[in-house]
Amino acid sequence: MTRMAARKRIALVAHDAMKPALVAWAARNREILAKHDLWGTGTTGGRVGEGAGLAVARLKSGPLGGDQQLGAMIADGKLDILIFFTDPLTAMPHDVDVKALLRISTLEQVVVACNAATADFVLTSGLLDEDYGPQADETGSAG
Ligand SMILES: O=C(CO)COP(=O)(O)O
Repeated sequence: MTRMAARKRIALVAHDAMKPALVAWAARNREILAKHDLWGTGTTGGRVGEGAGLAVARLKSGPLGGDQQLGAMIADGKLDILIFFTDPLTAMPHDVDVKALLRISTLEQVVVACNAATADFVLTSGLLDEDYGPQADETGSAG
């Protein structure tokens, strides 16, 4: 497990009901987020780009493969942080994709925040400023 560099690769994703909350969160933290490389699923990326004035590289829409694209990035070690405002009150047709994304994030020691409280904690943790990362014996991997 390699330690993360100072410039982080951050994915921003929100289910429809949570998109206004994510846009508001991103706008409030625009200055910090602008110093990092931002990715987003299609619709979320567009909304955050317009609403928060941030440059977000857009993948496919989540239900159309965007969650899986993020999962592939994580499997390839290309993402450090996943800010994913999930909707806890609505069933999703692509629930399997959501679960797969959260599962590979867990496996690969990606920092995940599923609500604004945790996302705030991540941003104020020092993680974005320092060379931070779990040690090999903390990852649970056999090798
Ligand atoms: O559905 C999503 C995540 O599961 C988000 O996708 P969109 O950003 O394209 O709406």
